[in-house]
Amino acid sequence: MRRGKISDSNWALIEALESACPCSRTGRFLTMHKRRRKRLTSRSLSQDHPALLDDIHHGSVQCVLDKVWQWPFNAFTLDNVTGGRSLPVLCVHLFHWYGLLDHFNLDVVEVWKLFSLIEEGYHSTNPYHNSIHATDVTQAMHCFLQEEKIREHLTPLEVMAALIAAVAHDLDHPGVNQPFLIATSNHLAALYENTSVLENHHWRSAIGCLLESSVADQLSKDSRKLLDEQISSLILATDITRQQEFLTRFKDSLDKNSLDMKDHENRHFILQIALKCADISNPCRPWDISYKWSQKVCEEFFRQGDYERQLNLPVTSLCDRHSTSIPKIQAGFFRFVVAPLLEEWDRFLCTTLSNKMIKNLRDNQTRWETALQQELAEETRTEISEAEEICDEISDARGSDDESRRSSLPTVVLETVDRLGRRHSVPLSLSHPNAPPPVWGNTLTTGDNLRLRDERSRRFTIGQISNLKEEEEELQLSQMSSCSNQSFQRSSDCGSNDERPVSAENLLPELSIASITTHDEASRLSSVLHGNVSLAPPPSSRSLQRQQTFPPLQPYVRTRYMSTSGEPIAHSTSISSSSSSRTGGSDSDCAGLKRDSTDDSDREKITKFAKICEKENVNPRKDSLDVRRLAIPQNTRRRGSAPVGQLSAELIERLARRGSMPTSDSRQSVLKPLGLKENAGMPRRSSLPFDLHHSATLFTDASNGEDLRHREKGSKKSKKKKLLRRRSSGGPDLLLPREHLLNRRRGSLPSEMFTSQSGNSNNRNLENSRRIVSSRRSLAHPKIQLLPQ
Ligand SMILES: Nc1ncnc2c1ncn2[C@@H]1O[C@@H]2COP(=O)(O)O[C@H]2[C@H]1O
Ligand SMILES: [Zn+2]
Repeated sequence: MRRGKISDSNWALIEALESACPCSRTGRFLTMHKRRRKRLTSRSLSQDHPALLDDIHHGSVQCVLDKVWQWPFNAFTLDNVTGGRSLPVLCVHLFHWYGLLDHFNLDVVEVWKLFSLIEEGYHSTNPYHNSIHATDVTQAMHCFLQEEKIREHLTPLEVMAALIAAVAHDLDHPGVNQPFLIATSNHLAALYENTSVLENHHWRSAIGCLLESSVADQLSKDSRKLLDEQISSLILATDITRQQEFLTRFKDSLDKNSLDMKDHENRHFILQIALKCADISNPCRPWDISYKWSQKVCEEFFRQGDYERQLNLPVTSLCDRHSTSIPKIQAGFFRFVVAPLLEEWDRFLCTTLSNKMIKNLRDNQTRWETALQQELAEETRTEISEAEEICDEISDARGSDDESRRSSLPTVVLETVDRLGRRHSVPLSLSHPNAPPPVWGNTLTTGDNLRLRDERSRRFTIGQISNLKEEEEELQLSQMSSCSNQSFQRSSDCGSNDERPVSAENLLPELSIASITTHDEASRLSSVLHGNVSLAPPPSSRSLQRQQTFPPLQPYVRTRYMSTSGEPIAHSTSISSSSSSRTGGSDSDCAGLKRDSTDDSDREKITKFAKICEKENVNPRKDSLDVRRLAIPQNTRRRGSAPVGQLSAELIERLARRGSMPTSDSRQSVLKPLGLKENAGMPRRSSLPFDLHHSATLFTDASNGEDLRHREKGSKKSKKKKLLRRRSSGGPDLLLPREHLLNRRRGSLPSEMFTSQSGNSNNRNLENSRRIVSSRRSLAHPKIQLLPQ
């Protein structure tokens, strides 16, 4: 037995590691996923080849740890050399390095156990929010703590809180964002009242680990209390929806030069900012490392988008692999989220480290923006050549004799349409075999990233996290109810198809029929799709109740869909009006046109279609917007996940409220778990939680905001705008002024990043009270003694 090669203390560590947490094998944090445990090399090594573990620790691991104070740190490397144990290895190392073990007289085995528990709490199946991200953020925090301005006044307790908060800040992250949890009625959303749902869960899980590892027992009562408070407040600050709130305060303090670090509150604030910076500091790493993080985070976003698609939920635009791309996400995130904060951080620190971070950020940003430009240029080239081909084919069709043209025309048109529609899934490389290969390596050359998109005019911009899925649905419906493939019209009179071609995807019967309530409707649409019936919708189609009876994939009901077409029954009229405006004209107008269209000659069709080739940006019908606006009742704005079928009138009234900002009567402690009954009666919160900052605009004057605008998808005005934007700029939308982007932003997630929050007042109250309590405490802690490496 080679046990002799391992020191007694290491044996103790290994044994503790193995016996530490039976709970970790039983899904301790109760989130949505049952996690697959990762196979840890160190675990099997400790069983089979313990000596090897020793070697690992004293070889390459040590090598990496020796450089752990340097900014170009690669957490993936540490994770590799530690056999997947980067988190506890780094943290035990840092606890030792900062003298925390000695200062608080902590048992190293308990400390190892603490960090093992935390590591176990991360989902190794998440591409991004896993323990390597925690390691990365902790190392960044470590770098910041070394900065003289910060270090010189920090107490050991503050250092310990900062490190634990960094390492646990995403503990038990499910790999999906808050809106997803809300939309899927996750119990955590109810528990934390849709407010900082994940962050609340993270810090509470962290406290759980402290208790479970017995590290908490080793601290004095006062220290423990202070530690808990600081950890909680630090982790809550990482809620990206509170970015603006923190940024404004930070800027303000810098302007006033009021950040005296001798003051406990200021130090705490700076630690909050430091953790926030660390959390989004991957764009500031050297390119090869930063690039890898970008891939990981986008992979996770796209995976969420895939879940949403599978669940028939609206796909968050940032998460939709078919309508956005990694360069687009990165260019926007770097510019609008990271740069504003990190520039202020640089202003505060103004050191070699902060300068270097900004330099890396700019370099990396330039790379992504260049990639984005290339992507757009390539798309435009392909689009032009496709348009040319279409026009050629139409000219050919014109050339044939009248009789044959009459019979062959629809085929030509359909083939053409089909080709346009297939843009969704045709990789550039296929349509342009001779096109130069994209420069961004494997990930960027995948079909997903290079997919041509017929909704290019709707492409993602960082300030425009709009609910494009909703838009697409409405387009699908309007296309189906107004223009069949039998009389495929692209004229400005029946305008749902003016801007973009009908895609094969849009015509998929399953998709659309899935959104129809009744069997009759389904069969009628099916017939329309197959060109068997005329287009005029029967009057009953006006009371379509989308998604109400279509069985969800999951036990919860997707009322988000309900809201796009209005409340059941009660708003059938509005649905009817909105449906008509979607098609770009009044009811009679469009229906008339549809009926007439069956009498149209093929010649007219060719002419109209050819016109589209020449002039894609058709004249919008502005008046339809107003009709629509007037017709939409307040309640159609409702979002949420409560089963619509069970709503009483009273409840519907209550549900009309959206937004995650707690109502006054519900400002209970965020920590208070809500029982089922309380939950049922709880004022409705939204699935659009991050727009609080703009909620007033959105909800009170929809005519100025996106809330209505995205109901006007059929309107050529909005389409034209988008099309023009795309065509004229030839560049990313993100170059638009920030305010503009923010105003346009809708929808879910990482949009959170762009708005300030007024909705987390309960958290802030909690923090404020903590701050007050904390500020009353004396700063009795001795200055930390930094040990040499
Ligand atoms: N490189 C990146 N690109 C896009 N989003 C990012 C990137 N890095 C971090 N984020 C987002 O910023 C968020 C910060 O908090 P989280 O770590 O919880 O989740 C993170 C991601 O949603
Ligand atoms: Zn994070």
